[in-house]
Amino acid sequence: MEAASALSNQSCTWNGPERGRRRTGGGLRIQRGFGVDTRCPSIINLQVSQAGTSSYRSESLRMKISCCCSRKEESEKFLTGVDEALILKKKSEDVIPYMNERCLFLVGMMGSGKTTVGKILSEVLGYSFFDSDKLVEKAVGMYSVAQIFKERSEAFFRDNESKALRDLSLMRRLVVATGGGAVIRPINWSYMKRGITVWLDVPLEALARRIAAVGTESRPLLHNEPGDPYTKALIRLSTLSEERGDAYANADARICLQHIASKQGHGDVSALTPTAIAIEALVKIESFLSKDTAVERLTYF
Ligand SMILES: Nc1ncnc2c1ncn2[C@@H]1O[C@H](COP(=O)(O)OP(=O)(O)OP(=O)(O)O)[C@@H](O)[C@H]1O
Ligand SMILES: O=C(O)C1=C[C@@H](O)[C@@H](O)[C@H](O)C1
Repeated sequence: MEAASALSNQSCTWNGPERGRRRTGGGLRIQRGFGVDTRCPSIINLQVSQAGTSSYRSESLRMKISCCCSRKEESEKFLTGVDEALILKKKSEDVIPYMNERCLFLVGMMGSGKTTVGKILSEVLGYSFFDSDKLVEKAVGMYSVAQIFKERSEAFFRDNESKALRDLSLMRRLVVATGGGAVIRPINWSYMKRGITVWLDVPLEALARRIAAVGTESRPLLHNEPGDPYTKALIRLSTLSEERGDAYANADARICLQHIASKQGHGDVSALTPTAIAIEALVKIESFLSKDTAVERLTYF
């Protein structure tokens, strides 16, 4: 089966409002702790204000939540989640007009969060989500990448990965989680650069921790090392990372988790939620696209 027909079989995610209004600059200020009603089901009233536009805009959001926030800690955590969700929504509205329906290709090592963050981005942008590994599995009629590596070869997998990326690059309004090794073939960049490429740059120790938590069975390039899951993941990821050198750095936007963690005052990237990472991705995409637009204007005049 061609990747294109596998594509049409993959289910699409939520198709929400596509177009948001364009806003210039502007930090988002969220005043917390407005009218938290701790009865069950709880109602929260948040005052959301956006500064930086010519007219200072504010709106009240009334949110129904499905749990009781009886403990302060839980309620704090919940409010952080609400804050992040609102910032994510606002940021997506800023970015959508610049996107011009172009696809987003997420690149990064195995376990860097391309699927997790990609699904969040697709929902908030009103795009559909695809995983290129899954498309290859469907296209060649095998149930896992591990099976393809074992019964055919890595080269066979890579050829089909390139075909899948070529097909995906001809579409609009997709978020694509690419395979960790998609960056090694220059032809794949020529496909992915038809859209916007985003690199999730995650420290190797954090990747190894995440992978060890779920096991290495589904990741054929990591599975054959000796030792416990964390150590074998870390050793192999280190060599892969060296082999791949600067390949990931070809991406249009780099989301460095270590930078975000430091900016937010965390010692460790494990404190970062997928939503916080998705927000940073939108910020970086906006910055890339606004530069892109400026260059286009300069070229035109
Ligand atoms: N920000 C995060 N914090 C903690 N764990 C995370 C985070 N993002 C993803 N994970 C976890 O890490 C694991 C790998 O995530 P995910 O599948 O999204 O990565 P991926 O880049 O798509 O991986 P692969 O390329 O191997 O398919 C999952 O178990 C996921 O739950
Ligand atoms: O980093 C890699 O080379 C790979 C990552 C996975 O997503 C799969 O594409 C496959 O296991 C190879």
